[in-house]
Amino acid sequence: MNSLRARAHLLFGRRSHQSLAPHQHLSPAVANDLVISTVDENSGIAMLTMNRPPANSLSMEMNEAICDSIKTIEANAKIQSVILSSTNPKIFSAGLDVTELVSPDKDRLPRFWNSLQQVYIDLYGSRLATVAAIQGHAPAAGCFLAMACDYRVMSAGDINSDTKKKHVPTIGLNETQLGIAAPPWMGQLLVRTVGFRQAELALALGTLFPPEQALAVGLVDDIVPHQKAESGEDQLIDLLPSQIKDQALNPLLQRAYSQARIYAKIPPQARVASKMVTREEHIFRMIAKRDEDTQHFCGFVTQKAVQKNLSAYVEALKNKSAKK
Ligand SMILES: CCCC/C=C/CC(=O)SCCNC(=O)CCNC(=O)[C@H](O)C(C)(C)COP(=O)(O)OP(=O)(O)OC[C@H]1O[C@@H](n2cnc3c(N)ncnc32)[C@H](O)[C@@H]1OP(=O)(O)O
Repeated sequence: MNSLRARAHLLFGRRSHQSLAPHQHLSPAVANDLVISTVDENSGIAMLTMNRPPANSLSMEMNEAICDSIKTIEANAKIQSVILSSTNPKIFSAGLDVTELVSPDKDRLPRFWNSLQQVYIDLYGSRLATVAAIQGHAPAAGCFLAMACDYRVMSAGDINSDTKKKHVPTIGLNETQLGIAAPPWMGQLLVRTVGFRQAELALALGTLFPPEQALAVGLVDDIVPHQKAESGEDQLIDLLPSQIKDQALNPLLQRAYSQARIYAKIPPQARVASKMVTREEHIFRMIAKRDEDTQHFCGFVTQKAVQKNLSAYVEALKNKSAKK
């Protein structure tokens, strides 16, 4: 892709001329509702809600559904902002679906990786202003999804009213803890978000930050305490998919919505042009190395020692969940 075409792709996406009626809910990106998209043309705000139980982990189909949803929302010229959220109150996204990595099918593995690269290109390079509403855990590629957005709001956690146990979400690129390394373009996003030294430390140690620390290093832009709001933005209710309709007074979503509204009021040409100042070079660099990156990923994941680590990790995850 030459740079002019790539720039046009980034600035104007794959926009079609289809338009949706106000408050009309878009069709789910795929038949099994992995991602639910809703739009409100009056406010210019959309919501893209990840809905892949149990953990919103990123399988190839999930990645494709995210890209399809972004594409469909971008096609509506009246929409300027999108909130990326989750139907799971405790997990934003658990990152890559680790079962994709264990004993992988050799034809599917590169396609799976390409689908993740595409999420990076489509989300990081979107013409839309993107606000991540991080209600729960966001490890590894879950953190990547948030970093690819323009603004990150994170929940401070909550206390279970029955057990009185505190739930504190965490966010970070924890790959080294699994015996793997984040790909360069993902690691670089951390550098771009928190600065060189903090990223160097966090990448090596695989640090998962609780909300206050994430705010202190700049990994998130705002944290929101969990107390239910007394009243909220009426328009947010229209945007919420049925699965989380009861979340209209959720202060995290309220905060994400008000940020999305601030973005939606900025003249879009100026907002998009300024976004590309900081992002296009990074995206071009990744596109230029895309095949090399895929080969490196496939070669790395299929190594015997890496497979052994990953199998043990998946087993431990399953055992942990079974013991609950
Ligand atoms: C080789 C180069 C590639 C480099 C790039 C890597 C990027 C990545 O994203 S690697 C993936 C990293 N992800 C993780 O390490 C997260 C693993 N998950 C967790 O730490 C926890 O699940 C959680 C903190 C997200 C949530 O904890 P919680 O106690 O609420 O739930 P669990 O009981 O642990 O899990 C519930 C359920 O979800 C399944 N699951 C969790 N994470 C994943 C995942 N990443 N892929 C697939 N499945 C996952 C877990 O097995 C449970 O399922 P069952 O109830 O069906 O057993």
